[in-house]
Order: sequence, then C-alpha cells, then structure tokens
Amino acid sequence: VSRFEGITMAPPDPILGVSEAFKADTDERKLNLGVGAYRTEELQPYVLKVVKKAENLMLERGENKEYLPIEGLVAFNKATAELLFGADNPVIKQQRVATVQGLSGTGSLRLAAALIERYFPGAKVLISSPTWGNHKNIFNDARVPWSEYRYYDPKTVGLDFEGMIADIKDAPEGSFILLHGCAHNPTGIDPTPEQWEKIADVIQKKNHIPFFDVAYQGFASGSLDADAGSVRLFAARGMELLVAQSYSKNLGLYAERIGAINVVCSTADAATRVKSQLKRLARPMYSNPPVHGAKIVANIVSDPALFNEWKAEMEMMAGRIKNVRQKLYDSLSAKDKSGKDWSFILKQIGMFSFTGLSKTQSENMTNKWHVYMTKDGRISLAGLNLAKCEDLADAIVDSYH
Ligand SMILES: Cc1[nH+]cc(COP(=O)(O)O)c(/C=N/[C@@H](CC(=O)O)C(=O)O)c1O
Repeated sequence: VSRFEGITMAPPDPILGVSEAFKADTDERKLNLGVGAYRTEELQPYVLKVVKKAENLMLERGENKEYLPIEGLVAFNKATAELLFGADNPVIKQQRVATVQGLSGTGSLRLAAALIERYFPGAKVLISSPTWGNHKNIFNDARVPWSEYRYYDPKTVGLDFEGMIADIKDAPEGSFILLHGCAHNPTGIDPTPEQWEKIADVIQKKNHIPFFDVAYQGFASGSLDADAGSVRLFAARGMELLVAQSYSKNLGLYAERIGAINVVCSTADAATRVKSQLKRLARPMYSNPPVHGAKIVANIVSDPALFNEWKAEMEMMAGRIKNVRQKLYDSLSAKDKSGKDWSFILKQIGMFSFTGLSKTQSENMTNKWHVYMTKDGRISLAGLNLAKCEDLADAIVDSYH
C-alpha cells in the first residue's frame, strides 16, 4: 500500500510561483514584475562587480570546505552586526548583540521564530497588514501565533498610522512587533522618523519586543546608514530587539542564502546565553550555514576599496529604480485621462510599488497584457526598465478602469 498516495498538491507560492508562470509564457511582450529581484535596464539578473572581485580574490587564496561553526563565519557575524548598528554603537562595544549567520532573511526569521516558540510560549507576533507573503508561513510552521496590525490605508494609499499605533497598543503586553526596517514589502510605504519615534514609544510602554526584518538595507535609499535608521533609533533607546538581515538584494546574493539574526540583549552575558540557544536550535535544523556568501560579505566589508565600490553599486541600483519609478509615474499621468492621482508611486520607497490593483485587475494584467505581478497588486520595479514603462502604463490604465 502506498503511504504517500494521500499527499495532495501544494498551491504555487504567491511570489515565487509567479516567476514559474512567467517562464512558461512564450509571448515576447512578457514582463516579470513578480519576484523582488534586481534586473538591469536590459532586464537581466545582475551580479555586482564587487562580488566578482571578491570571488576572484577567494579563488586565488584557495579556500577549504571545512564546516563553519554552528553560528556561522565569525568574520561575517562581526561585519554584519557592525553594518547594521554601526561599529561604534554601544550595543556593539558592550557586546550585547547575539549574532548568528542564517540562511538569508528567511532562515534568520525562521530561527528567531524557533527561539520565540521555545522561550516565549504563548507570545504573539504582530505583523503588518499587508506584509511579505512568507511571514505568515514562517510563524505558522514555527507554531508561533500571529495577528495583524493595521498598516496600509487604501483610501489614502498611505500608512494607517493611527490604526497601527492602536493595534500595537491593544496587543497583549510583551508581544513581538514585526517591523520592516526600510522599504516596506509590499507597500513601499515607510514610517517617517517622527512616526518611528512614536512607534518606539508605544512598544516601550507596553513592554513589547521589536522584531525588525531588514531585507533591503542600502537598497532603499542607496545608503546603508540611512536605511538602518529605524533599527538604530530603537537600539539607542536601550531596548532589547531582534533583527533579521538579508544580503539577497543589496549585494545580489539571492541564491547564496546569506543573512543573519541579531538579538540585542540588556547584558553581554544574556547575549552569550541567547547565542548558545540559537546554536542549539540551528544544529538540528541545518547544522551549520553555507560558507561562500559569508566570505563574500566579509571580504567586501573588510576591504575599504571593495566596500566603497559596493556602496557605489548600491546607489546605482537604487538610482535605476528611482528613475523607473519616475518614468512610470510620468507615463501613467500622461495616459490616464481619468484624473486619478498617481503620485503615490513617487512617494513609495524601495523595490516595490503597491498599485492598488485588485486581484482580478492583477489577473487581467497577466492574462491580457502578459505582465506578471503578485495578486495583492504589488509590482517589482526592479523588473522594469525605462523602455517598458509606456507599455506597463497602458496595461495598468486598461486594467484599472
Ligand atoms: C521583507 C522581506 N524579508 C525577507 C525576505 C527574504 O529574502 P531572503 O532571500 O530569504 O533573504 C524578503 C524577500 N522578498 C522577495 C523574494 C521572496 O519572496 O523570497 C519578494 O518579496 O519578492 C522580503 O521581502
């Protein structure tokens, strides 16, 4: 008797499944605005020049393939925490950050969720509405209960700040509040510095624990320091907090699966104990992380010339997306005679634009115009170039009305 016979077909992933459908489409007009992955003006994947230089260096040096420690490459863990907080940050100086290399952002979030499940039984994670499509899967599989805080306001196509604050205030004391450090996915709407202060106030007052997902540091504004502003604001208040990091976008290391989980504790001793428990959770999950991406990051950050070249390439990538955003706005404004205000497209930050297109309208974009996007109305501007903005504007205007 077949034991696997009863297993049903899983649905395609809402984000990664879009790329599969795109690949199957033979129409040459097709455009992949689904997955959040950078493409050049020629719509080709991009390996940063600085990554190729680092890899050549590593090849010349000759690297062995020994296991990394469970917590990952020590040089990477040092570099990644310093990139996030700044090398002279008191949390770094006082050794209050437990940093463990994770399997990119997803794996780092998943390891943190396992820590929450084990040490904070019954604690809830509050996630923004809407949020990145995989957050709910991660907490569901880690058996960590979650609920949503209001975030996107379709009426203003902006942040429902009052709703966000109210929901965080109403959450049971000691909840984990999942926050996008910068370039909110999928809305592209970030709190202002003043709003971040108020968010920190309400979190502190309720003894909640801030949990940042930082997947776009340096990619949103082009500046690593500017994009870490929200995290550093909370750390400066002396709060304990968790931060998951990813180098998929800002260093283009998508498939290398390189990221980290950082837990800021109130003492160095607590950080040591937290790190030991993260290792205990990682060992049976994947034992130890892959070395290649960690060495690329460590080599780039430790060499001033390479580090500066990386910063320049980040600014170039962020700049290209800003240009495309402007051109799309101009095309929509010129083509849409309805008088609709499309300026929200210019106000949004980072890789995505939240168009406000409904599920059926998004499906029309694909079925009639061969534009591939996620069903929540999100488009990845990284998959768009100046030449295609007019066509995309035609598709959006047609689908919208
Ligand atoms: C907010 C956020 N957090 C974490 C990740 C995880 O990325 P990783 O490669 O595991 O470090 C992504 C990826 N987002 C894009 C790709 C994906 O869905 O995996 C996306 O939203 O298209 C995020 O957008």
